[in-house]
This record gives sequence, structure tokens and C-alpha cells, in this order.
Amino acid sequence: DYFADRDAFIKEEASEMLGGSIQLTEKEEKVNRILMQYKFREMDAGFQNPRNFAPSQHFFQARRLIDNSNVFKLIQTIPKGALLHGHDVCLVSSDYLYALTYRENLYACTVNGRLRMKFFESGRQDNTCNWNLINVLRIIDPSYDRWLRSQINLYTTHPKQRYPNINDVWETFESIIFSVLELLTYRPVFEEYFYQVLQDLYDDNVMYMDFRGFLPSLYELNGTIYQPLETIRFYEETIEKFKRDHPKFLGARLIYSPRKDDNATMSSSITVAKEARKTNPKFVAGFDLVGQEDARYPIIAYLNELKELQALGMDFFFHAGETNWFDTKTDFNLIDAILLGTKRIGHGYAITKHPKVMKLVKERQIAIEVCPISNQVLMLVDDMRNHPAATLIANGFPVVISNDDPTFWGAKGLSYDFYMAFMGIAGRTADLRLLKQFALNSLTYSSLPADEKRAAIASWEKDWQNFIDITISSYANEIPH
Ligand SMILES: O=c1[nH]cnc2c1ncn2[C@@H]1O[C@H](CO)[C@@H](O)[C@H]1O
Repeated sequence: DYFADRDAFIKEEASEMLGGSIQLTEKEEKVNRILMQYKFREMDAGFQNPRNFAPSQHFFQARRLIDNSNVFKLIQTIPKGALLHGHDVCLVSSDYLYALTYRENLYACTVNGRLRMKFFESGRQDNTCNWNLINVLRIIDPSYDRWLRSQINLYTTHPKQRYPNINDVWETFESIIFSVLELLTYRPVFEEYFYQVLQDLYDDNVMYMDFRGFLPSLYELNGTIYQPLETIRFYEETIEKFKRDHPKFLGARLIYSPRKDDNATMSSSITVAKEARKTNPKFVAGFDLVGQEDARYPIIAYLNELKELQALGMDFFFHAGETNWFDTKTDFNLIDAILLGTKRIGHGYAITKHPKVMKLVKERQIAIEVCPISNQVLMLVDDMRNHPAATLIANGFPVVISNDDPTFWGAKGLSYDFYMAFMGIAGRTADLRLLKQFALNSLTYSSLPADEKRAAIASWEKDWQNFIDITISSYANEIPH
């Protein structure tokens, strides 16, 4: 019978999908029905009229739609496990970052038309720039604030016009980081900032983080400058403080990630990496190389240095294949990442063009850190339905969802990226099992040592049960049959 065969076909294919091996309990089924009712409504409205469908639009336009979405509201309450791919200075909400510019003693100047900000003791400004107090600039020029905001966010009403191609958006992105760096590396602000990073995650039901960071030097008003290795101490103290205030939070570990740079800079970064690994093996989970992949040297340019690190027991978590180019030095980073034994792959956007990499990634369970909104804002994909991670999800690859740099595109926490993955990248019938699998994957593939990982999963399971119970009771009148 044709229809029976067809049904069996569809079922078999769906069972290969990420999350397909999860059996939901009766209670979870109830929550799933609530979730899927909302999902179908939103998808059907989008199918009727694409104007209603957030994942096919640029995040700058889509955010308003997502904020009003019932699926999104539910996703926010889901215990999402860990964030495995986010960058040190790009992780708070834009509003929090903006609010920091109201701090006392903060001065500004422009360098080649770009904002630079730094804290000084009154009258002690250095002479590298024409410094003025920001809070004074605000008063004398009413348009100053609007300009300042534009200097610390990629947001624009017309992204396609403002950033005609990928190099334009990356150039602005890197110059934003230049603008905020000395705002954030003033030691007291750095600690408050990082505390808020953890708070944003905690509030979004994310309990652990492996983050990429380049260990910037911090400074005090009195002129003290700390060495990169000392930055680790401030991270660790802030994490301890946060955990004291939020006992359920499980911590954060650093993947030391200098930018792919010239030999001299890289050689000093390698020295830092070796030292950091030796002095802080618990906090330093591994090593990565960052920056716009098409524009910089490939991984293989640093082969000797990487081999040295490897000999010291350093784990790798490489960015690789964050590109639209096929069969070039950039996507070949995927091959070097695998050959060098990477534990996970950052982005891996080009991976579906490399069948042998695909095969090995599945065999060795190397997780792919998918960052949907980042890939859209940094101009690899327009419409989430075209994101290559759809293929990974359909074939049950070890995918985790991450937020990369939420500050600079006006996202917050991890839920916006979960929404894009769930509604835009995964299929129409992908359900609570997929979201549960994303959360479980984030812990399974985290850098946590085995015993801490077991404890983390046990703690997450409690949160999950709790989420199920709370959802059932708060949606009691709306559970479909
Ligand atoms: O998506 C990304 N791919 C590669 N590098 C990135 C991405 N997002 C941020 N950074 C890099 O991280 C540094 C801050 O720690 C940024 O300067 C940027 O080069």
C-alpha cells in the first residue's frame, strides 16, 4: 500500500534527525503539545505570508517578531545547558554596554573617524588622543549619543545598504571591538562586565560557559597595567563571586583565542598560551585562533606553534569553515582542524561541502558550534532556512547552538539563537526532543572534566523536570489533546 510505505519512509527519515532517539515522558508530551501548537501557528502564518516569518528576515527586523513569539517565550524558560561558543568582549546585551558609557571618568576621542573610549583620573589623560569627558560631550552636542550608539553596535535599519559585502560588515565589527576595548578593560568595569555576562546567561537559563577570550591587559586609574596572565585571576574571582551569589551556576572556562596575526604577535600569544596552560590548567580549557577567516592566515600557517602547544597537552577548539568559499584556503581550515584533533568546530559553516570531514566529525563525535544569528549578521546567509546546519540536524550530527557576539547585534542570552535554529533551520515537526538534545549536547560536548560533567548533567536534569512541571501548571488551560 503506497500510503503505508510513504508513512514508513517519513518516519524512518525523521528518526535520523537530531533528537530523534529521545523518548518523551507523558509529562514532556504535554509540554511538547503546547510548544508545537505555537510552532505550527507561527510557521503556518509565515507560510501564508513570509512577512510574518522571522527566520527568513534579517535579525535587525526579525527581533520584534521574535520578542512577540510564544515559541520564543517558552524557549526562554527552557534549561538550555551551556553556552559553548561566545567571545569575551561581545557577550552582554547592547543596553548594558551602552549604560557603561555613563560611568564617571570615561573619556572619548576619535581615531580615523572611529570612537575610542578610556578611563582616566581627572586631569591625567594621556596624550595619545584628544580626550574629552563623554558626559560633557553629551551635553554640548545633542547628537553625540546617537553617534556613540552607532559606534558600539552593528544595528542599522538597512543592513544591506549599510554593509554591501562581508568585508564591510567585518571591518565595522572589528572597529567596534576597538571602540569598546578600553572601556571594558578598566579593571573594575571588566569585573562588573563579566559578572553581567554570567547574569545574562543565568537569566536565560544557561548554567555554564566555555568562552573564547584573548586575555586583554587590564588597567587601573593609577596607571597599573596587568599582564594577560593576570587577567585570568580577575576572571576566576568574578566567576567565584557569581557562583556564591548563584549556587546553581556551574562556572565558566576559557578557550584562549588570540587573533590570527603576524608571526611576532602570534609568537607572544603562544608564549601566553603555554604559560596559561601551565599555571591555570583548570580554567584554561584549550586554544583557538579567531578573526575573519577569509581575511586572515589559515590554521596551517601556524602549524609548528600548534604542534608545540599540542605536545603540552593543549586541547584545540578551532573556528573553521566560517565561510561561503568552497575549495579554498579558508574552508580547508576544516581539514586542518580535524587533522590536529580539534575537540569541537566553531561555526563549521562550510562543512557540508566536505564529505570526509562530515564522516569523521560523526564518527569522532566532534560537536559543531552553530551560531545562526552571527552567520546572518556577518553575512554568510540571509534566510535561516538556507543555513547548512539544516543538513546537520536532519542527519543527527552533534550540533550545539551558540550566540557568538550577541552584544553587537542587539541579542541577549542564548534564546534568540535557539529560536532561529528551532523555527528557521530545523524542520516543521522538529519538537521538544530537538531542544532537549541541543541542551544535552551543550553539556556533553562542553570542556568540563568527566566528574563535573556528570554533576552538570544531573543538575540540568533537575532543572528540566522543574521546567516541565512549571510549564504544565502555568499553561494548564491551554494544553491541546
Ligand atoms: O564569528 C567569529 N569568527 C571569528 N572570530 C570572531 C568571531 N566573533 C568574534 N571573533 C573575534 O573575537 C575577537 C574578540 O575576542 C574579535 O576581535 C574577533 O576577531
